[in-house]
Amino acid sequence: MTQLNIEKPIDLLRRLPIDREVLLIAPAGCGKTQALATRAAALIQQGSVRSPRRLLALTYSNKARDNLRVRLRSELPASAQQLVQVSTLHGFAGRVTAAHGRCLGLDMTRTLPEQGALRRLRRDAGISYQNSDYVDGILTRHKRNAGIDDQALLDALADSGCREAVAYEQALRAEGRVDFDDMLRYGARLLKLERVARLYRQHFAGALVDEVQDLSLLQLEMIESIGERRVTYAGDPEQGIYAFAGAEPASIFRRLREREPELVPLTVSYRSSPAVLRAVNALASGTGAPVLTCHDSTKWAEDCAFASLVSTNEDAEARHLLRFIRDYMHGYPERSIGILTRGNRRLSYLLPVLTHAGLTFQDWSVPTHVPSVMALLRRHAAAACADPGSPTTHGERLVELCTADAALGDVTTHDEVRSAVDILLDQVTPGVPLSQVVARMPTPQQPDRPVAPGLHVLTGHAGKGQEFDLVIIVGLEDGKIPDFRATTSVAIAEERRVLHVMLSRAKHSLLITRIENETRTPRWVAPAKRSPWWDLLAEVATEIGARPAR
Ligand SMILES: Nc1ncnc2c1ncn2[C@@H]1O[C@H](COP(=O)(O)OP(=O)(O)OP(=O)(O)O)[C@@H](O)[C@H]1O
Repeated sequence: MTQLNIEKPIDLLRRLPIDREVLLIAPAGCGKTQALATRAAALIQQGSVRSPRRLLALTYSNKARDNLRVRLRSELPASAQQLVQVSTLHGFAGRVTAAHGRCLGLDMTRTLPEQGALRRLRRDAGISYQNSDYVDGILTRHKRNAGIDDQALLDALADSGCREAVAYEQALRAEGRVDFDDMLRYGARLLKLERVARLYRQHFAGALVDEVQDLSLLQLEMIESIGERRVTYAGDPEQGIYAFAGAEPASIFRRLREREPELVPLTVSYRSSPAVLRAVNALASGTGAPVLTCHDSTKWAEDCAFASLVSTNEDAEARHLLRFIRDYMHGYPERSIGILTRGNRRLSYLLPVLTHAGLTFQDWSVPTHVPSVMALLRRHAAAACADPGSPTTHGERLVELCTADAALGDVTTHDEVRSAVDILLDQVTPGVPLSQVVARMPTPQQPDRPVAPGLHVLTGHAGKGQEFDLVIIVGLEDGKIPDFRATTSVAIAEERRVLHVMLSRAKHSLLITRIENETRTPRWVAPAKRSPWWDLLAEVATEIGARPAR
């Protein structure tokens, strides 16, 4: 493996030929996504890629895809910006399945996962909140094995002894449906067919892949069969937080390193202030992870801070946070604030308080807040509701029109549109038809800014690859961070990485919170144990009280 310390990494990326495989490996905020955009621009400039259409850029989530699009815009000439094919892995696998699924004998009218139907099948198969982690783990593990066909999959599930997984899979096959794991499985299986892989190989001159630590080996094989050695990979082992969903960061990095790519390490943070890096480095201490240094500590204003807040209970915390957030928004109206949690329960205290005080926020778990989905719904609402019909008929028509308008095989958008329409249909009342409900949805954020100024509420997982001026991490108690379901040392290590991802989303400032007493039921309040990582962080934080400083 070549390790280059002499040449500046970015200059090297600009110079390397397209058939030199590259692995960009760096801690959070060191510019991996930006460097991928630089590499894309360089490949086009070198003439290695005849048309930007022939460059494939893959990410894991929709937000990461939007983020990469924005970065490409900053590096590419206007004529090329829209042409680079930026997709999520699921979206790309969906596109391959939609185009070639017949080769596997798939029912082509059902090659996109339908969330409603999948929920029904799961319920009927006995998959519930209590056993879903266990059953999903078994399904995901088996489905991510590229080599097995449908019958072999059923046999393997039967051997696992998990009745619910077998029942679900049988029902899925009986209805000719696919779920999200199937999308990847079929996409990968199709790309194992030389005649299919050749088509994509010939079309795409090169590929860029962000967040490789989230890939499964099956997904990596899918990319390899298209890109061969003309791929630039970017990732960070410390941000591997999807092992529960089948990601295999250790195997992925091992396999990539065995291929002897040009290893391009990036080592300084462009994202975070020294105050934020103090927290990130405190959490990393003792894990062997590299210590992050700030690219230019003089550019950060004095008001950057890392603070901790301890409250007696959830209500007190919500009140403190309301004051803090109001103050911050008043002082810095142009900044973004991300409230990050590990789960939703704590939000049931905080969000009503914010709403009651008139603060608006973008809830990332609600698909009606996804700008691309909102744009589709707005575009087609009038046509979908033009003919007489029930709200459900209008809703179905709206889903059809939006899906037809989304990119071919864009499974994630399809799924989000359907979930959004379900939510909107709940708001239809006798005097307020669906078209009107769509019309009164909040205005989409600026499309060229994946994170707009103002308040955002999201989970640590959803925040991956994103950044906010201020990050507030709520609920550093044992059972929340780490999640109570993490019982093995491997699972707890992944929880620490989730916290690392949350901390490292912050640019200027960071606030962590915990409560001393937790309301388990309206009549049962129990002492809350601090997170095992609280002391480590609190030691380097400034403690704030009821009237916090910025
Ligand atoms: N060379 C650079 N000069 C100035 N700013 C940069 C540079 N590279 C990246 N940045 C900025 O630093 C921030 C972090 O960059 P980026 O998101 O690319 O990092 P990353 O390594 O992909 O982070 P993560 O792993 O957390 O997703 C962004 O705001 C980006 O605009």
